[in-house]
Amino acid sequence: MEDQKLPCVLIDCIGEKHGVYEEHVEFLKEHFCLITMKEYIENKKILGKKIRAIYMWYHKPVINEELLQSLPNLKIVASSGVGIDHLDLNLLSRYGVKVSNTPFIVSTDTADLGMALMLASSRRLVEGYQMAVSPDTEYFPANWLGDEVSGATLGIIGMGTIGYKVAERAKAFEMKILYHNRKQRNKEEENAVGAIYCKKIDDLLQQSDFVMLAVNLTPQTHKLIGKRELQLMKPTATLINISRGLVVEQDDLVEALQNKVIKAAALDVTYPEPLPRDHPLLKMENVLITPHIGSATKKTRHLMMENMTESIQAALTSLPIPHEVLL
Ligand SMILES: O=CC(=O)O
Repeated sequence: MEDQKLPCVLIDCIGEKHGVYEEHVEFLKEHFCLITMKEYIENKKILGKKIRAIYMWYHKPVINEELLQSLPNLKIVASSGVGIDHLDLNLLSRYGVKVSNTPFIVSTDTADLGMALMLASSRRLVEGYQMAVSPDTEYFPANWLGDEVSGATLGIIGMGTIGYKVAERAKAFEMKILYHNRKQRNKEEENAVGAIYCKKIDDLLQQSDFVMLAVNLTPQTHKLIGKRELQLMKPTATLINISRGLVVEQDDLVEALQNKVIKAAALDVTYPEPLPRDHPLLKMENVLITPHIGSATKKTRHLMMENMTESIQAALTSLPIPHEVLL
């Protein structure tokens, strides 16, 4: 129901598979008049003029030129999470629409998930669980072998906020930490976690037992890891991806895993998401996949929602926007 006093904000839908969490809606409704895509489509002429912001929860609703043309008073797209690869910033800028994201809030949980993937993959937690609960399997823990994480070498590609938090955690696991960054080195941070900078990504790939991808998806990192890079990795190494599926040439990864060029992969991200049910990655014992849940904890998702609310409020009152994404 439209509340005339509150600014109109477009959301994709409430609940369902990709929608705004029901428990967030109550909070949002204190500040905004929420209009779902379905309501907007049914009443474009009237609502189009009223909508002043888009609350983009996990890449929905999809924004294209047609939508922008029909929202003449749109001021801001508040996008959840840190990645902005799903947005056409040039197009939004042409329509004078500002963009915000929620970068720092997601780092801790995403780094935690990176560690969880590394531990679960190396210690074969999923297989272990299946064996433990299966009525058909004889229980032979004496045959059970995984790989150590403690003391192993971790190569972090992309030492941004998430990569650094991974390094902090890896330090507690007494890992040798290598990292590669395209941006400038931060020697203070490096010393704090005892990380060794690899100017050449190849050196990191050759030396690491675990390679963790924590870069943003940009034209420079698109398919950064392909056949050549996988061949440089140790045959005993595991690739962990907590960034974006498109940072890896996925067909090359499948081939490398099938031919034991590398030992395993642990992926929170793929392309597409979800993968088609008959995709080879879903059938391999040496692959662990989670459904893009890096930031999916109650606390973080709530903070993201609050942060997006603040950004929309700032944009609508011409105040500086927290975490504005600049072109
Ligand atoms: O994928 C999650 C994010 O971009 O925060």
